Amino acid sequence: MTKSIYIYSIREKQSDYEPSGKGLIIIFKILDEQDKELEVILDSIKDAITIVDKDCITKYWNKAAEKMYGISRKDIVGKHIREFFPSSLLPRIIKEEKSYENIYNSPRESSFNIISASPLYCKGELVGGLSLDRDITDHIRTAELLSKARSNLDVLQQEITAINKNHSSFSMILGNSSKFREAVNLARDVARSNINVLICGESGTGKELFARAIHMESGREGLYVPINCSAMPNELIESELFGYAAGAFTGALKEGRTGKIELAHKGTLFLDEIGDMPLHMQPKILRVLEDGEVTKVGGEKSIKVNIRIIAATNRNLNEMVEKGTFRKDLYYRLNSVLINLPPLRERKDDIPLLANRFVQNYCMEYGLNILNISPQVMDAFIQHNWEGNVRELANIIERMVVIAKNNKLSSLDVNTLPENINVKKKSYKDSGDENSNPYDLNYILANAERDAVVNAMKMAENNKSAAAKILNIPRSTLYFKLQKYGLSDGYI
Ligand SMILES: Nc1ncnc2c1ncn2[C@@H]1O[C@H](COP(=O)(O)OP(=O)(O)OP(=O)(O)O)[C@@H](O)[C@H]1O
Repeated sequence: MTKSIYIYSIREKQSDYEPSGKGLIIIFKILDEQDKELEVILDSIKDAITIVDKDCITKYWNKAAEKMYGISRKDIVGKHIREFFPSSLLPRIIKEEKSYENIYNSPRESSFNIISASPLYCKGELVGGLSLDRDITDHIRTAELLSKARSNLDVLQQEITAINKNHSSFSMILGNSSKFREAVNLARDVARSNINVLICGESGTGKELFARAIHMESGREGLYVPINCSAMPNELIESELFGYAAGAFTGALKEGRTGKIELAHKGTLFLDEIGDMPLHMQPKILRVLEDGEVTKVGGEKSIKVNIRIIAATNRNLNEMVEKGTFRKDLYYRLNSVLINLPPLRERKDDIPLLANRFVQNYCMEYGLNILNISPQVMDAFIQHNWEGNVRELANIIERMVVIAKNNKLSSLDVNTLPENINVKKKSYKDSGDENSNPYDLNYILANAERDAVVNAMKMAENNKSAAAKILNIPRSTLYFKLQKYGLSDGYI
């Protein structure tokens, strides 16, 4: 074992490890004597080992060297190293009597190694040189792959950032009805300014979605900081908004606290449910808007802030102003631009678009293939009043997707609907194909035909001959249609 230790320890002329030069003599002697044991050791080393004498004649060439350079031991041993490697380091280290470590080398195209070489001494006399070549081709390849992966990741990261940006902005807001588009266009128009915006609409109509989109589109470099005025106890709202100075009150944090207004510096402060802002707080907010300054509770210094306020409410602020429960001056200050969001029941045309998008989103979230909404269900959606607006629709669809998943259903049919959503009884849509498309012209015509038959039967007080006359069709045709639409059992 000591023999291999000698090989690695020979470095310098006066090496502490090899004071007598004994190891080197052993190496050369053994190599000359074809020592099998040492050969096994040297051959099991994964680095290429070359030993030359002081005339640069190759004395030893291990198996790893044969493999690395494709040159057999019998061909190289006994030859001058430069015959095979014109730029070999070994003649240089022998000439300079100097060690080199970790020299990067590319002996062939697409192969890379690191070479360390040292002169060898025996009893203080130069006798040759040894080089150790480590193949780093795999490392280089891995590094190249890693760097490629890293740059791919960078590209993906950029795409994700762009997608996220879009996702939080106006492209996330769905709806094509004219009233709704007007609101979107107004929001887009004012987004890039610093004008304060008041968004009014029932709960779940998308006020917060709009506020975020306006902030994202505004290009303001600061944060979007939301605060829900109705969720905050009266005693806390002031310190939440304005922050407090160190030791401002018992129980306060030692170091004080930054308020939301200060946090929103250069960004947007979203005051949700502004109608619930306590009256005593309203002049304080107004002062921030007018002076652009905020003073912490218990603090003395005022801090300059540049904030844009977007406020939202589902209450009638105008009425509140008249009743004196909301300050007029603050109302006018917030109301520079007023965006009214219509309730969902006033934009029923948007229901299929919203419903389909929510189904897609939740199917993806729950790892399902996209499920179809049956025409009957879509019909029920369109009939429903949606007191909770878009939020209610989204929640109901999530629930339906979960039911469909648990019951392995292939579509969102009436069985997945919650009880509070009414399905039209015995309509053609019920008896028709569940998978039919509500925009299919044949489907629409069939429904119109069914309605005409029902009306005629009502007008004729269920007298089929009279109804056939009203419809101007033969009696036999009327019988056929009554049967087709499931009306022959006296439903009318
Ligand atoms: N037009 C829309 N397109 C897509 N999603 C919408 C739309 N409107 C609302 N949503 C979604 O409905 C949910 C409720 O919206 P949001 O919280 O913005 O309503 P809100 O008016 O602020 O409600 P609240 O007054 O109760 O706070 C959210 O999940 C939102 O993403």
